[in-house]
Amino acid sequence: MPLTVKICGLTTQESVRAAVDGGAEMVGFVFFAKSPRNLALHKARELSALLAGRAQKVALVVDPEDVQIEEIVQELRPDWLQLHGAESPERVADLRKKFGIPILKAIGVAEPEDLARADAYSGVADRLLLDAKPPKGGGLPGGNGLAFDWTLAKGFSARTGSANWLLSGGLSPDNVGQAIGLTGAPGVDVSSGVEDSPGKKSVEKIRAFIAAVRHAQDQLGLATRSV
Ligand SMILES: O=C(O)c1ccccc1NCC(=O)[C@H](O)[C@H](O)COP(=O)(O)O
Repeated sequence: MPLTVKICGLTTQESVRAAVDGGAEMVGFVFFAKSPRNLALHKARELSALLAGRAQKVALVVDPEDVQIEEIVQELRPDWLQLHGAESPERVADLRKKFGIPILKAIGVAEPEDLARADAYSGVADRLLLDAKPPKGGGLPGGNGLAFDWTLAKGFSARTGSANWLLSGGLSPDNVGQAIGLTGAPGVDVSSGVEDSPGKKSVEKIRAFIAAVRHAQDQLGLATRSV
C-alpha cells in the first residue's frame, strides 16, 4: 500500500527544501487571506521553482470563485487543487471539469455521519482528505492542529473501495506513526505539527515528521510509496 506525505502551508525556501529533500510527495501552498500561511501568487511561484518536479504542487483554496482558480492555474500550474471549504459535490465536479486539475477535497470529521458525507465525494474528487473540524466558534477551516477521533477513520479505505485519501488534523512527528497504524491511512498531511508557531515551519520538525512516517511504513510493511 502506498503512503503519501503532504506538507502543507509552506512559505519559505528552507521549508520547501526540507520537505522535498526529505522525500515528501506533495507540498501545499495556502491561498486564504485569513491564514498565517497565506501566500501571494508570485511568492508561491518562486517557491514552487524549488520543487523541480520532485514533489507535486497543491494549491489550497476555500470556497473559491472561478476567477481565483483561473489566476492560480495561470500563475502556478498546480498539480492538485485542494478544496478546503464547504464545496458541494456538484461544485467539485464543476471545478474538476472546468480546470482539468485533480481535486483533493477536504472533509471535516467529528462523528460517523461525516464519513457518510464523504461518500458523496468519492466518485467526484480524485482524493479525499479527512481532517478535524474547526473548533466551535472560531478557527480556520483547517490548519488548527486539532485531531479528530482516529478510530472513526479505521477502515475508511475498505469503505470507499479506494486508497485515495489522506489523514490530517493534529498530526506531528510524535503521533503520526500511531495514527497510521490505527487508521491504515495510505497518506498523511500536516501543517501545525511541523511548526514552531502558527505559520512558522520548522525544518527539523519537517524532517522528523517524514522520518516518522517512513519508520511507521517500514514497521507496518508498507514498503512501496508513490504520489
Ligand atoms: O493551513 C491553513 O492555514 C489552512 C487555512 C484554511 C484552510 C485550510 C488550511 N489548512 C489545511 C491543511 O491542509 C492542513 O494541513 C490540515 O488542515 C491539517 O492541519 P494541522 O492540523 O494544522 O496539521
